[in-house]
Amino acid sequence: MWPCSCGASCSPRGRRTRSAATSGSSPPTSEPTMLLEATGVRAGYGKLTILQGMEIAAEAGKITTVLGPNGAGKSTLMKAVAGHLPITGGTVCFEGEDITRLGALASARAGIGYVPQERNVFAGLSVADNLRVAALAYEGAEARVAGVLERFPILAERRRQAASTLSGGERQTLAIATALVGAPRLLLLDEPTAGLAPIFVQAIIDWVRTLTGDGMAVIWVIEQDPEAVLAISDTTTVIAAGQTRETLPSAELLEPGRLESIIFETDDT
Ligand SMILES: Nc1ncnc2c1ncn2[C@@H]1O[C@H](COP(=O)(O)OP(=O)(O)OP(=O)(O)O)[C@@H](O)[C@H]1O
Repeated sequence: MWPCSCGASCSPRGRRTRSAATSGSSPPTSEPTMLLEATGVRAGYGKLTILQGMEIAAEAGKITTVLGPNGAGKSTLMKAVAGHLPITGGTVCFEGEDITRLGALASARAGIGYVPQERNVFAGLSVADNLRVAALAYEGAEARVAGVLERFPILAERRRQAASTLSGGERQTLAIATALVGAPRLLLLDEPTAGLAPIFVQAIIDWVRTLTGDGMAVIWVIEQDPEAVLAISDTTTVIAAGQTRETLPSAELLEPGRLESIIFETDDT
């Protein structure tokens, strides 16, 4: 990693960001600890540039939600921040270090956990082996697996079961547990509750609140029915057409009509 060009504290600079100090999952703090600050990020697939100068930040102990229409670039942004896509412009600063060109493995080892929207477990492997594969990137793999199984009894009960035989909610639990094996300080969740039964939606919300209570920063890409997640979120970044439109306190989106107007404003179809 290299010293970050955006400053050792990764403090926000000159963008439409307003503090959510009085809302969301955590009490207000006078000195926000900005774990991640991505500015001017450009990335895409081959010659196709999807992210056209994206900005997002994440603060320790806080939940940042990402909202935008289908195809806006939400998943692409998560992949870029996690090092799964090359970044062709801009800077990603994590804990005061420039991680823009670190790549996926080094980003994970640096403390960024990532739960992709799709193909986030090895279907043919058992629950325990999925966790072991994730733990291979770190020291003390077996202890890490044991720790995660202790945290998720639902997975411990199914440790020998193939991931392909899990329910949707159990499989998503495994995907999240896999990301937690590395004890990340920032967790990226790409639509983790999409299509899940309400009991699993609530379980994931509860886990995330516990994680942020312990100081983890979470960036959560939200899906069509976002009110429950917005209610526990601190800040929301609204994106459309590969650009950050606005970052605002999530509580504002729960005001009558506000969410609908944002969705209408960003829908290009
Ligand atoms: N592997 C890929 N190769 C080429 N283009 C891609 C690839 N993955 C995504 N795209 C394109 O990038 C754009 C942004 O996709 P992305 O999945 O990031 O959007 P999104 O906001 O997450 O959408 P959704 O809400 O539907 O998940 C889309 O136009 C999509 O077709």
